[in-house]
Amino acid sequence: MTASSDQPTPMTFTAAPPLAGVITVPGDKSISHRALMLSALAVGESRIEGLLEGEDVLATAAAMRAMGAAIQRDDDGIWHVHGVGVGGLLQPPTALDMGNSGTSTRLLMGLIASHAITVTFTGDASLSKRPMARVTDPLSRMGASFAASPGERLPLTMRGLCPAIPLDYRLPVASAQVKSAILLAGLNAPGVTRIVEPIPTRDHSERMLKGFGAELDVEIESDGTRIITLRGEVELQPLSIMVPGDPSSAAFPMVAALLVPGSRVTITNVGLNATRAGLIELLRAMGGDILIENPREVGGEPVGDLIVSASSLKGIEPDSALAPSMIDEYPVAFIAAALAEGRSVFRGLEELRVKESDRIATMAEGLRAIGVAVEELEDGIVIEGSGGKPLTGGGPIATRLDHRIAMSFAIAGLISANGVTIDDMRPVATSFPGFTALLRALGAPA
Ligand SMILES: O=C(O)C1=C[C@@H](OP(=O)(O)O)[C@@H](O)[C@H](O)C1
Ligand SMILES: C=C(OP(=O)(O)O)C(=O)O
Repeated sequence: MTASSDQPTPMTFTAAPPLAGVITVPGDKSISHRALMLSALAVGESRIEGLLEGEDVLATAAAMRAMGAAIQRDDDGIWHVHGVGVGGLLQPPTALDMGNSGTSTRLLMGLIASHAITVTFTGDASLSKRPMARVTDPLSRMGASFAASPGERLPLTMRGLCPAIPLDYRLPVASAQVKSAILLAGLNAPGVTRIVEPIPTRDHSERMLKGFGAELDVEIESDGTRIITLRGEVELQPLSIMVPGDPSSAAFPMVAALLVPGSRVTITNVGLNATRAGLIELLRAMGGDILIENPREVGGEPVGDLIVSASSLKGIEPDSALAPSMIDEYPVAFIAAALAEGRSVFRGLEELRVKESDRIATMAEGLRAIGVAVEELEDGIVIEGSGGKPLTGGGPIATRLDHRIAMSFAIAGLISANGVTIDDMRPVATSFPGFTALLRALGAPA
């Protein structure tokens, strides 16, 4: 699999013997983006260990360099960032190519909104379909102006305002990207930016902003609503950051180990932030044997080792309140449901329709192609499980430039009679370089 190939790279995954071994997964994508962005705004040199070197994060690194930060990677894999100071971003000489990455695009729009610079964003065919109004609306209120393609999509050119207008905003959608974009804009706005978050989402931005010395406060109301306040124009101090393994990547070997009979796999150093740990809760409720060992804190984030043993899973109707804490894990959770005993009903997942692909439609189409009975709902999916019987298999599965779809169906192939062919594995390089090699290391015939 080469990320640079300009031709689709199909691959077939076939039935695996029991999976076994001790593995680590690459660094957390969300934390890696934020580590680069905040280091690039600090005064002095920050050091980042365990940065995810996937295409999405490299797009963020290239963008921060283009706006003035000095970013280098040592031979030992440690990244060093010399920041420009809050408010110090420079006008990039050319358009910023965000590739496939929604997080890079939306968070950088926030950063740029409070700088008097003009920036054009471009992206691949998938990113160019994704809605940006969710960030351009609040950032417009802070003074930024936008000229977007129809439907408020990329390519898009924005002009930031300095000084920006601090915002008091209630999030209309449960999105950490929107929350983070506003916080990043607020860093260089005078006064206090306040965000009301009725449904909690991943809180890496809040944790890391505090680590860099920002004046940020989170109040939690009795109904769980979070009120986040940030004082702008405060200098950020450089930091040494350890990025934990990405729970969204760990999800794939975790589900594989549960589904392939006789497996036992240990995944070390996995981020276990409660705002990200919904899949573990869901799989345990389905009967999955997942132990957490060595719980500890690394760089302001909870981390642990997972020991996952093959289990007979039962179908489930999970509470949609789980959604933000496992939003990127639904595709692989649907594979678990396809092998469980009985029916699973997933609802409240309309956000899945605006990811790298429409993940409800793409998963429904792919599941049908490999012999699973599904019903697509407006906001979710109904899946009839096989009760552990291997799936028929088939393909090629249309992944639609969506890494999570490619990896989910690769896992399905490991428990299939005829194998599952993925039409294009290239998108996997956005978030999980080494995915196939890691399955092979566990004994899969990938
Ligand atoms: O803030 C982040 O790093 C992310 C937030 C989520 O998106 P939304 O904010 O759109 O839910 C998630 O799907 C994405 O992979 C990463
Ligand atoms: C939705 C995802 O990423 P992004 O929004 O950054 O493209 C993802 O990684 O599943």
